[in-house]
Amino acid sequence: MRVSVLGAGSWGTTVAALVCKRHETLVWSRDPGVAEEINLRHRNQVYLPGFALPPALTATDDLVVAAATAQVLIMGVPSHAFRGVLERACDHVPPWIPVVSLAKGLEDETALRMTQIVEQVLPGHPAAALTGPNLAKEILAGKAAATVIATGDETVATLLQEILQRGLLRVYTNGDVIGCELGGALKNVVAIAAGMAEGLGVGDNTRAAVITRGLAELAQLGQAMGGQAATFAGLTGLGDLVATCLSPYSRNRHVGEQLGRGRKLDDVLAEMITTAEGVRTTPVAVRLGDRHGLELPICRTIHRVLTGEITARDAYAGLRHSPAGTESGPW
Ligand SMILES: NC(=O)c1ccc[n+]([C@@H]2O[C@H](COP(=O)([O-])OP(=O)(O)OC[C@H]3O[C@@H](n4cnc5c(N)ncnc54)[C@H](O)[C@@H]3O)[C@@H](O)[C@H]2O)c1
Ligand SMILES: O=P(O)(O)OC[C@H](O)CO
Repeated sequence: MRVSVLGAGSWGTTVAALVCKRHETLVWSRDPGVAEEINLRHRNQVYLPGFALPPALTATDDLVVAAATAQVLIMGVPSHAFRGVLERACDHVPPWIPVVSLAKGLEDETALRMTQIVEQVLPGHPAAALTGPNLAKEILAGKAAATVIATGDETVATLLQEILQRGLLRVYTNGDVIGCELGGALKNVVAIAAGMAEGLGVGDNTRAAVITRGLAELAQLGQAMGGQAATFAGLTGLGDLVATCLSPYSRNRHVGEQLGRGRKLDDVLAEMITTAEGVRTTPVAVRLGDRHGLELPICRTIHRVLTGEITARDAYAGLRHSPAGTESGPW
């Protein structure tokens, strides 16, 4: 198979590096310098400093070439760039080939999931999402991990499972595309909350409370939007939530941690080269909560911190004043 990955950031490059071991793989970067570095030095120092990439991995800065030669198209750009890049590529994409989203976010204006954007821009193409507890640097280092291909098409699921399964990465399939994509997007908001707790210097009890109540929020919103309850207890829900909330590699947790230390959001983002999807997903989650009549206290509190209405310290102090109610469990 010829596989093209659009987006040569941390995760796009990592997935391309896995796939190229058995399939001809071309990764597209909008930055010619990144493409050249991958081709000539087998490195991507901006996004994956210190890692060697397989010499079999090739790169281009020509979007048309990457789109036109693909038999499987993998979208590795963040959610805010997803529609734009796909629209630029769409006239060159061969008919009916599967399109896989790596992005864990929701479209700002529409609140659409990435596979819904694929269905709009490339109708008739099978759409899938790859999501789960997958920190790029750990996967590239070959550490054991599990991930999920979410698609409603079983034949495509099996094909993608074969393409992506490498070494110690176990690729499961899941037909609940809504639940899997929403888990991946919403856990980033909770990871900001967990990072904030970290920055404020709280303990393991706090971490556990944020993760568990965060899971309740993403399961409530996810089910209201059509996801299945069991999905939120799986790799793409609880699994990714735990990995992202606890890992020092997580960009979302990093943003939260810096806010917890009293820094301003703009300053934190200005010094980051890579993407923290949760910053854009938070207002979308709040809008979706309004639409579905859900309280979502963690998402709403994070939103108030991100907009500068309250500080991270205020957010945690506010726990004193909000009634806990009855724990009905995430489901
Ligand atoms: N890094 C991880 O560990 C990881 C793991 C799983 C999922 N993801 C998800 O994958 C997606 C991509 O994340 P990443 O970590 O690779 O991000 P990144 O910030 O490392 O890289 C983003 C890539 O997209 C490109 N890009 C950004 N805006 C663009 C635009 N408008 N047009 C063209 N290209 C553009 C950048 O040049 C870069 O190559 C995110 O949704 C993220 O949540 C990341
Ligand atoms: O670095 P983050 O916070 O974008 O998280 C990366 C992955 O989504 C973890 O599964």
